[in-house]
Amino acid sequence: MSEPIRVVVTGAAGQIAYSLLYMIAKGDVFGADQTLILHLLDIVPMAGVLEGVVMELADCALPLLRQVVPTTDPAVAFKDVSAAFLVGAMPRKEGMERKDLLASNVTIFKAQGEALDKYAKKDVKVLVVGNPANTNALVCSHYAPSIPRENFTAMTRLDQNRARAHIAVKVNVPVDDVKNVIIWGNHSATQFPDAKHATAKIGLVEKSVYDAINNQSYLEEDFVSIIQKRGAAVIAARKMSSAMSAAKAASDHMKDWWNGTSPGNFVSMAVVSDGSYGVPKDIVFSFPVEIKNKEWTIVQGLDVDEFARSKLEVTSQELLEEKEEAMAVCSQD
Ligand SMILES: NC(=O)C1=CN([C@@H]2O[C@H](COP(=O)(O)OP(=O)(O)OC[C@H]3O[C@@H](n4cnc5c(N)ncnc54)[C@H](O)[C@@H]3O)[C@@H](O)[C@H]2O)C=CC1
Ligand SMILES: O=C([O-])CC(=O)C(=O)O
Repeated sequence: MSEPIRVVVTGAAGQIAYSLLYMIAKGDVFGADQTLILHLLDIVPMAGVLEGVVMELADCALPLLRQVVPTTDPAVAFKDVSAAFLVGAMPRKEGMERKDLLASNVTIFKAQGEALDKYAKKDVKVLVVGNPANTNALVCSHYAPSIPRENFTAMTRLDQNRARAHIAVKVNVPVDDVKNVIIWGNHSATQFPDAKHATAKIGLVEKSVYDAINNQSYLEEDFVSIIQKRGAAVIAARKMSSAMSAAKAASDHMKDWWNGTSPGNFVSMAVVSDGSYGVPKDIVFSFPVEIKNKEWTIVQGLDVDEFARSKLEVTSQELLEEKEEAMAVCSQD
């Protein structure tokens, strides 16, 4: 067993954390040999609920979990952490877009960027889940200048998982036999779920998903729109936003970042754009990435046709607008 690492989950008394904490604490993310000290941050009115979460974690009797530190103080929460799951933020309700949360949520990520900068390890890996996730991650990184920008990411893995699961049903194979579906852009209704480079193992043969489904208009219209609106569909049904699937996606994202991707497989992560694929620089944009030695690189050289290019432009434009609004909100804070 290795020395314990410190991992913080914010919004630890909330819905997503309720599933995520168990996944982390039982070794799904950092591995079966990695012991953990879990830091749980929430706000003062939730301190009592947090105590209940601490009791339940103890009652799970998990061998990897060496200590739990519940707190409402960011200085304690972010101290010496190697990984940060920034979940704590207001969720949207029916009828809202995620960017409607910007004014209320973005200042949380300014404050937490500043706290990460002061207290966290300099190689901390930060995953922003709280919405609007891409822009919150950009803000967080902006206020943590001593931590490399590459260490700030936002979650589009839930969209990827949704897209992959949708295609698996469509071509009637287990989800594991579908790979390389891409989510480009913002975790919002402008995201571009792209099956152009995806393959599915059908029988023993790896086939392009476009060939297997053989219905271009389906893949460029219905499929795109279903995945773009899946979060809203869950809210309409549950009256609360996705939580179990969001926790699973957060676990998948960090697990791949920590352990790497397997050869020939890429995953989607929202990262600070370096201008790849003509995307504007300095917005947090979801790209296909490969990961080695805990470092991601954007997959280069994929064919982006005119249709895809127009989708990338729409989602880039939205992110530029969100960035402008977020920086204005933060400068008044
Ligand atoms: N990126 C993605 O794919 C997804 C993102 N989300 C987003 O994740 C966020 C959390 O969702 P839920 O867990 O369902 O919400 P929730 O309302 O159940 O839990 C949020 C928790 O965050 C806490 N919190 C608020 N401000 C905080 C602060 N400054 N520091 C620490 N904790 C704070 C709240 O007290 C609450 O306990 C929402 O913004 C939601 O929209 C949800 C699903 C998927
Ligand atoms: O839709 C929401 O507001 C929650 C979320 O981000 C998702 O489920 O993808």
